[in-house]
Amino acid sequence: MVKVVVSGALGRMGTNIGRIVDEAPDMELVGGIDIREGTLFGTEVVPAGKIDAFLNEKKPDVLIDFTVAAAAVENIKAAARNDVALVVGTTGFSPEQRTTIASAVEGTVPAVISSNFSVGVNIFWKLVREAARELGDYDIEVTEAHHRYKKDAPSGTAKTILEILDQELGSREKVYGRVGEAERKGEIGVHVVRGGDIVGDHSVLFAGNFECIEVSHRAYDRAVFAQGAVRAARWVVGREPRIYSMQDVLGL
Ligand SMILES: NC(=O)c1ccc[n+]([C@@H]2O[C@H](COP(=O)([O-])OP(=O)(O)OC[C@H]3O[C@@H](n4cnc5c(N)ncnc54)[C@H](O)[C@@H]3O)[C@@H](O)[C@H]2O)c1
Ligand SMILES: O=C(O)C1=N[C@H](C(=O)O)CCC1
Repeated sequence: MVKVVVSGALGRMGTNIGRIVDEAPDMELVGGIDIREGTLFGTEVVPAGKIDAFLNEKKPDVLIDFTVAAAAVENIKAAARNDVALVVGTTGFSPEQRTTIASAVEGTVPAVISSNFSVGVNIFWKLVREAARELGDYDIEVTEAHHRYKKDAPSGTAKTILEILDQELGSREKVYGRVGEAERKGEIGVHVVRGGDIVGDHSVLFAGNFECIEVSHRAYDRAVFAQGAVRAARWVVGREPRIYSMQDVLGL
């Protein structure tokens, strides 16, 4: 049995993940962490200040974190201190926070960290890479849309798209929206939409003369992210202590 604690347990992703773990025959949900007390499918949810004592008491194999960037950094450090493997879906980390996470995890515990755990998005990233290799001279515009409650922008998935484009095309200027005189040059345009209950849409437009190619992904239910995170949790336990991607989990 893989023993799981969920941090961000009372949030949108935390509750989806809790349900899947609770129903999995090979997993045991042993509790949750959030900013306040509560319950997650009959297990105890404790405030973040008690994370060390809780991990020490429950001895989970893996902590799955979907919180906010500053909180995730602290939760990751706590998991590393308590020798608990990690799955991290939280987005919005600064470069400094990424460095802190790498030092906490590398050589200490295995961690799958991904801005998007859906299988479809991981394939979509591969398609974007392939298109960029062939269409580097086309104009490129990245657009993402999410629900009204999303805290970070652009999305972690969009930032990963920009990293892929930079890897394939070299670092290009990014222009975040346009207003006023905005003559197009060699930049990559980045556009963020927030509204309603949009689960998560991403598209990359490659526009040439007389033709356009648009590579896009649309999530209809958070279950796709939650299922991917739980798949990563099964995979990560017992691995060498370093950072892995969802592409590693999927063998892509
Ligand atoms: N990687 C992916 O596939 C993926 C998919 C969906 C969302 N996300 C990311 O996951 C994160 C959470 O998204 P959400 O929609 O569930 O948000 P949410 O606001 O619904 O849930 C976040 C939860 O974290 C809790 N929290 C805050 N500080 C905490 C702390 N110190 N310790 C424990 N819990 C704490 C909040 O109280 C809240 O319940 C965001 O960064 C989002 O971008 C990633
Ligand atoms: O709902 C969110 O928040 C999502 N966050 C991730 C991101 O920032 O890319 C993945 C999609 C949903």
